[in-house]
Amino acid sequence: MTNLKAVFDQQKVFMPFIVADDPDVETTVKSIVTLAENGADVVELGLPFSDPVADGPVIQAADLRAFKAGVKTATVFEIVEQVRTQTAVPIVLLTYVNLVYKYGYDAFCQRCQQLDISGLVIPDLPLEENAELKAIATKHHVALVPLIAPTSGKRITKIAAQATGFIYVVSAMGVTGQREQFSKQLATTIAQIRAVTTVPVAIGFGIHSPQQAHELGQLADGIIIGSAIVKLMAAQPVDLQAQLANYAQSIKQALS
Ligand SMILES: O=P(O)(O)OC[C@@H](O)[C@@H](O)c1c[nH]c2ccccc12
Repeated sequence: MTNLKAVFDQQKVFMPFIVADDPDVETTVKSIVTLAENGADVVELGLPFSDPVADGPVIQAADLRAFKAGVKTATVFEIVEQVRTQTAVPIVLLTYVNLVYKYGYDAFCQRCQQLDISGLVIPDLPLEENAELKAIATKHHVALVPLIAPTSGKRITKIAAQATGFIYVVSAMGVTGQREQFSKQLATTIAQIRAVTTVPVAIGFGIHSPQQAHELGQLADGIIIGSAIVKLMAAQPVDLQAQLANYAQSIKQALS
């Protein structure tokens, strides 16, 4: 299994996010490979969900395209299976907990292990409720990546202290999507995390420009970009792969 910490130790990590089966399996597979070949150090792959409370309009629209294509959890694993014939890029899945529960915690984590999926990011699974899944994920060497917001307050140290893989620092409250400003509190939050763990920290929510990637990359060990990339996919241009390649290169360059 790919060790996420080792990936973060080697470089400032650029982690693009796309939605599985948006708009079809072939495009998702191709796009992951393109991103991996053009600077993505880890790819975050989203499982489309019917009630994505933390997702903004761009990602919700991508979920709808995937549902139109008939996406199921099994489709997501099929996509990764195809990707694995072409690249060993580290992959984490972004999913709401209900999808994992329905598939079966053990079956889900076992499939992740088989496909070298390094971690799970589950925005609606609070620390207080993660014990059962965490034990099963750990058994299969899959990291359960916690999310921390600047508003997490006193819970920051508690969440950080038990983190594995990396810590997803949400740059702001609200839903995913592009933002122009980032809170000054981010630096404080990251300092609080650093005080209790050496687990790497990645910032996501709102990042879209190389300049932002550069600035936030100074604060953290990596950055995550979703909506800006999903927006490129939404337009379905004929040269999508070239556009993804250019964008990924520009972000990776700004980070290093
Ligand atoms: O789209 P943005 O603002 O670039 O943020 C990343 C984000 O899309 C991705 O990590 C993500 C997609 N869905 C989520 C739900 C919760 C937390 C994070 C996410």
